[in-house]
Amino acid sequence: MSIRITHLSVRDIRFPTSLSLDGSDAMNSAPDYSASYVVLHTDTTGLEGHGLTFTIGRGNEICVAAVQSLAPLIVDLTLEEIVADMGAFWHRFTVGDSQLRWLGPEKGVIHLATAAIVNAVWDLWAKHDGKPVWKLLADMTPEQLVRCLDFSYVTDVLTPEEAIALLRRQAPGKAQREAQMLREGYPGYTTAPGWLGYSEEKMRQLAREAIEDGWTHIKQKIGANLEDDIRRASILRDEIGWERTLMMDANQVWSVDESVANMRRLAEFEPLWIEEPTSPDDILGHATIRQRIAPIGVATGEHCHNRVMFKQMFQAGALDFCQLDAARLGGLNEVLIVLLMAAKYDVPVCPHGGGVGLCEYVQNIALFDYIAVSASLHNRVLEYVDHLHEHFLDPVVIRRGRYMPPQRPGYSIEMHAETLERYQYPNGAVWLDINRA
Ligand SMILES: C[C@H](O)[C@@H](O)[C@@H](O)[C@H](O)C(=O)O
Ligand SMILES: [Mg+2]
Repeated sequence: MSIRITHLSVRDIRFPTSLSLDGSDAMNSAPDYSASYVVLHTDTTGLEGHGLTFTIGRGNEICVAAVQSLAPLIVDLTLEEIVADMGAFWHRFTVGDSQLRWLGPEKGVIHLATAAIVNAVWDLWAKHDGKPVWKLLADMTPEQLVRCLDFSYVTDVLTPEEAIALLRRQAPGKAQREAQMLREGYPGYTTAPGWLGYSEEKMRQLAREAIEDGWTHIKQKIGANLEDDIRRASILRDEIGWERTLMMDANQVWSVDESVANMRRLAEFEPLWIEEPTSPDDILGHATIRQRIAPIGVATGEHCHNRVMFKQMFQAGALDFCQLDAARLGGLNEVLIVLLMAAKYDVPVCPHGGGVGLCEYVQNIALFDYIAVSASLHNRVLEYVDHLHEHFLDPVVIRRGRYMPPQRPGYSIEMHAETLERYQYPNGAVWLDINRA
């Protein structure tokens, strides 16, 4: 196999979700779900790697520019040399250009751009091997898997040897757990009724539909106004009853003390977790909140930018639920390190799905986590949002509130060519129409 990456193309794709307030929350009142969409072209006919990073509108153009700047780090490499030592490839990617590294390091736009490219490599590799990414990972030996990882800055809590031992411990039950997932799917939760911009009537209606569709866990957006939060929570409890589970997401709007005070008021609705109560960078703040509002759990991660931050979250006992993001971390390699650290600290991973393509990505991650790393479904639910799946070649399949494992080779992230034409910003037909109106 010698498959050379001949060039990289990147497009600014945006969906006008702000028009319907899909995806709205207390911090992001009108997001346009967007993607910096990467294609790795190769010298082999019919073989391409697709990847994206998620943004919510105007910032997408900056991310696209960052992808273009990083492209020289990958163009002309062969898939063979990348996968022979993917850990080294990833390391070079983050330190290989110190002028670009200065923009992070390993955080912000440059790391989001890294994720789009790195995930496109995984898509390419999985397509080449004829497997979905979860299966490509699940079929690796512990040694092969660990070779894909870069342990820099985390060896004080996780060494390659420990990672191998963790994976070996779960190896005996892998086949049985894989068969179980293919049969039953992975448990999910839905955010569909919970968006902050939706009217109470719409929220009620969507909550009813969610129950009919078999969802047992529902997330509510809160944080703009406490009295509204209380009223909406009581409507939701009214609809979903007390036997189903409610989660709450404040999207970073509070201080530490406000988080504690407000969650004490909302405790009567028995939320399983409060997500992103405060600044995503405030590790010790999360630990404080957690101590002061137990038994309500603290969840965060969609803005946790790298493995070093997660390491400290775990060390500080700041988290009950780790909500890593497939495109905020620097692609799948870094996600895998976080899965392993979470397993060591016994923190359940419930990846973030609220964005375009994130559900498609994270199903692969959650499946692999269960099959090979955590071997547990306890306190684990995978987020589902119900928008924009029709734009993917291999959209998520949900059955009675559970994610059914994708079968098509790749990272499940490739969009239809027509979507890429129509939603390209600013000259795709959809945006020309909006801007004309
Ligand atoms: C702007 C986005 O929709 C966020 O609200 C979303 O990612 C959210 O935090 C979530 O947990 O799904
Ligand atoms: Mg969230």
